[in-house]
Amino acid sequence: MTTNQLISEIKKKQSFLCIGLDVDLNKIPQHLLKEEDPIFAFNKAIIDATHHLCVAYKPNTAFYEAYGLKGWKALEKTIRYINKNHPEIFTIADAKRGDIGNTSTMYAKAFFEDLAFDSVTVAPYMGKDSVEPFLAFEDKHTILLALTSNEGAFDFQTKTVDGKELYKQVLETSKTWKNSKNLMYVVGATKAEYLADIRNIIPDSFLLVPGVGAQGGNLQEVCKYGMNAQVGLLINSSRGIIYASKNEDFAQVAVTKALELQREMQVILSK
Ligand SMILES: O=C(O)c1cc(=O)[nH]c(=O)n1[C@@H]1O[C@H](COP(=O)(O)O)[C@@H](O)[C@H]1O
Repeated sequence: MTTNQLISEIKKKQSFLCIGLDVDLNKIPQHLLKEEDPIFAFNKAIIDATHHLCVAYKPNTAFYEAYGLKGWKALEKTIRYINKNHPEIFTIADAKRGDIGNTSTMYAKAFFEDLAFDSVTVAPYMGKDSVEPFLAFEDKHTILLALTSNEGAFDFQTKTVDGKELYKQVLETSKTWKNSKNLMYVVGATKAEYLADIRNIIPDSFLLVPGVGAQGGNLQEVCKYGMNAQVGLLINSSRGIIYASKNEDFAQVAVTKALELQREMQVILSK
């Protein structure tokens, strides 16, 4: 999917919501455990109920890898289901990959070619030759970790190296890489106060912003400092939407939670 297609979908749906499909068999409604593939059954119900309210889905691969072959098969079924039934929805493989060049190429093939995701999250730590193999794929997006939502972000990302914070160096240096137009960046919603500085460095790029909901990030604050003329934001909520109810009404309650965020987004977009 191109960035322009994503932007037009945001305008059409009046939403820049990304729903995180982080499936934990201990948290899903217990009646689903009787299904042949409980993970896919859960995702299908969430997707069927919420696809009109969001522009992106983000399965975090950890929640699938944890269940071995069964989990990977459920991930494959989920992405195929979205691509077949809702091809207008932007898909993010939250896998946080990155390795030496030839290995990164294989990671990129796994997510962009075999599973046909639109994007994958990548860690910048190994530098240019670990990220450029992902950027080589046309109309696919590499979402680079810039400033993450967790407490540990302060261990390295905000430390000053050569007179500048490391996350700023990641933003600036990554702009010089080949096919950098295919980059998006992760900035945690819990770090909203950094967004003005971040926008000075990357005014036009899309940002994936997780941390609204369960981690306490604030949508209004994120939009105030992070939104650009093309919106430029994908706001992710996972647990706050998909586990809002543990009962048989889980998909309907997920709709209520997604609708709350979409309505707030619609108001922000109308300003
Ligand atoms: O790359 C991510 O999506 C990510 C980056 C980050 O800085 N913080 C963060 O929470 N995430 C992911 O975003 C999701 C957040 O989930 P909830 O806290 O349940 O909404 C999880 O899949 C996290 O792995």
